[in-house]
Amino acid sequence: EPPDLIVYGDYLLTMDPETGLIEDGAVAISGGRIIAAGKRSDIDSRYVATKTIPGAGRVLMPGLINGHTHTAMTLFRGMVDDLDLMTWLNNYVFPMEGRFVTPEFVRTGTQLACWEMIRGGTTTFVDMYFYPDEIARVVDECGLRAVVAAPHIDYPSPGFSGWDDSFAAAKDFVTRWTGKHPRITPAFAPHAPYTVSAKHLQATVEAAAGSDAMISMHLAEAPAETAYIREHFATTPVQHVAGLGLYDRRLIAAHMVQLDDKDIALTAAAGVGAIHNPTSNMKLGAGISPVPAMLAAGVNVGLGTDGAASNNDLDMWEEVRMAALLHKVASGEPTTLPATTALAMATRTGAAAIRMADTIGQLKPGMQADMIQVDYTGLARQPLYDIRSHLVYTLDASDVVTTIVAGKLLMQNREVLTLNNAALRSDVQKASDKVRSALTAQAPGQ
Ligand SMILES: CSC[C@H]1O[C@@H](n2cnc3c(O)ncnc32)[C@H](O)[C@@H]1O
Ligand SMILES: [Zn+2]
Repeated sequence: EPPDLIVYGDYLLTMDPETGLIEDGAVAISGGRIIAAGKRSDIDSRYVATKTIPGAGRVLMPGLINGHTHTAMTLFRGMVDDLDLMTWLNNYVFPMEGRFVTPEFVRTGTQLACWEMIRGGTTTFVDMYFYPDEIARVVDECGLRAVVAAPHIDYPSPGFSGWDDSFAAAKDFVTRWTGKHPRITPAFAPHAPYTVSAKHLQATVEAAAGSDAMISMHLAEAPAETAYIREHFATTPVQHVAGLGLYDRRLIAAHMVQLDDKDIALTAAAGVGAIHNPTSNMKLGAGISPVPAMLAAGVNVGLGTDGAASNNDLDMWEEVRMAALLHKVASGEPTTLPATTALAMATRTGAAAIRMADTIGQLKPGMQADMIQVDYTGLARQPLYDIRSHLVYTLDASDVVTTIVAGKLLMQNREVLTLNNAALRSDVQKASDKVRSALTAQAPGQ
């Protein structure tokens, strides 16, 4: 069967431990999947495709996986800075979400996030935000791949009065979207152990068991959470949720900063995916996740940006670099978390953390054709000695030139093909004008 598309690269970084780095490589794609990956000479001798994408000056590699974000929060980018998690959340973010988050806001904010992710080479993301049907619609239209997790929380939130209606809507969302779309995986999103009671977390566990859906939640993020759980349950956040059955389900745990040795061992034994969000953790002063210890214990650790309100962008290259640097600072040992490990966390290991290791994160036959080309030739990027080092420590999101998901081109020569740039700019302007007037009205001295 002739491939629909062959994509080339001076360097093919498969992230498959068996093939690794191939100079002058190519990937052949048919029906949205990879049918062959290897030396250009070998692929060209076996296949002729109707369409090809040249690879001169480019690295071809798997698309990046953002394991934890809140896409629509792009519209809250830069709203408030330099606050700890609980002050940021309770005094600013929750009240502003109550005022401004509508289906229209989520649609525009998610489109803005998807535009930024496509431009930066992210091909899969795990989202957790209000009005998940809007998110799923945007994902369908823009061509990305996503786990869309439906939020439920004990307190009033956009569209809901509290637990009962938010949980009912989450169950309905997961039921309606399960098996419905090849690029969209629905999941449950109980917000955090300090905003969802023990009884309600058990209800989430039961609902997820019924549908075998994944659960994505904030866990062990900051010292205030640890203190709250210690005071109310006399244990750690991890041991609290593990005792409620969450560790027996397909859990994606975001943050995982405040962990003791027993928490790490439990996480490894249960196969829970941990998502490290280094920029958000640094900005909110949450602490430093023990990532090297988790990796050593065999935990699948992925990377995430968190929302743009605590980052302030959705640039996964920044997370890769921050992860590689932060843990060297924390350990005082520059061999900690080398470039190859950081890259794996954004691709192969990240895919395992979100339980998609069989379909994404590596370029090899049978996998989904989710890949990017990165231009390594910019003058300010010269010279080049080692392509993996270059990707982690030198290149960034602005060097990504091609983004492909399921064999479909979402960006070519840095032009996003699946979103309307002008309409999006105008919608973002309108939505952010409303937020700006509220901020101006509240500003001291006004
Ligand atoms: C229940 S939908 C998502 C909910 O989470 C809030 N949020 C964003 N970032 C964080 C974070 O780092 N820790 C805890 N909660 C966070 C977001 O504003 C939504 O309300
Ligand atoms: Zn978050």
